[in-house]
Amino acid sequence: MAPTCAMRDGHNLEITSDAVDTVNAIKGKIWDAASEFDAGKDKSKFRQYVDACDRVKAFYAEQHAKQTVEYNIKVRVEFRNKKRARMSVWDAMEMLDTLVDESDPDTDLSQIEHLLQTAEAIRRDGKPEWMQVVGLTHDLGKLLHFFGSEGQWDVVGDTFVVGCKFSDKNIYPETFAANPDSYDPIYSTENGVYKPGCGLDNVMLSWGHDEYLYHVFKTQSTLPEEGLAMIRYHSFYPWHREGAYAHLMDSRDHKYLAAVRAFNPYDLYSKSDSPPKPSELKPYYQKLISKFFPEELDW
Ligand SMILES: O[C@H]1[C@H](O)[C@@H](O)[C@H](O)[C@@H](O)[C@H]1O
Ligand SMILES: [Fe+2]
Ligand SMILES: [Fe+2]
Repeated sequence: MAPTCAMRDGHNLEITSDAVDTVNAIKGKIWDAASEFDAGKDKSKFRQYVDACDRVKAFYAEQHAKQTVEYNIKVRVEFRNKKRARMSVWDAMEMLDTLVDESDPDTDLSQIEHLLQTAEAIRRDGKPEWMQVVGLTHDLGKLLHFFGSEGQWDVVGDTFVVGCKFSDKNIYPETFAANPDSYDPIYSTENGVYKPGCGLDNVMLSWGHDEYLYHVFKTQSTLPEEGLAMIRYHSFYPWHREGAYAHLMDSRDHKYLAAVRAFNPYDLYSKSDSPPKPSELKPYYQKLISKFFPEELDW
């Protein structure tokens, strides 16, 4: 008998193998075509941390020293117990506009411009609307900066796993020497507090804009799981670019890795595109936003 899927209205939809093949073929196309956009970019110009300015180096020195297991547990408890703000997605984008990201060696543009650049690059490549919306919103978690973060070190920058050995695939790996967890008898081991293959959903990533936004959108948007994964892991460069932490992945994470890798070029390489004009693009994106989000969200 063919497998079935329970629909919201109570009836069971039969999933024929034809239907599964069609869905997989479409999904495959979405990811395969992802390389079109970055083909003309000189990739050696991005993420040059050896030559980065002092602002970026100081940022990571602080972040790597302070993102401990203890801090990460504390901030998650606070996150659950706090009401921050209620506003629309577009208002959130405008609120973010004054933030200049200290961790980023590749752009001095405002955050609203970066979000629109990312979304526009995805749109130009003919990707689905949900992915355009992911591009448009993926950095909105940086709002944490206005909601009582301790600085930028707990908001922006690449993410990494806490609770096990800090990977050498992180940028400036030597700066983890200032993190007390580097000397903890459990947290400093290969698996630390985790079981191999436990899945990234069960792993604590350094707290910042990705994890925060993932939780906000998980319950307040209709974005597909791949879209939520793009948001949750987009700063997890040691994993999606360098292949670190593979021993903690489960089978679902392989699917998510493909999604995050498909998204990354739009986020990173669109930073060299010409600055977009928010007022011109607003009507198009307002309409898209309304397809995936309620009028206002709890942030
Ligand atoms: O400096 C950047 C910036 O903070 C991005 O928003 C983040 O996603 C990247 O991982 C990071 O390298
Ligand atoms: Fe980001
Ligand atoms: Fe970004």
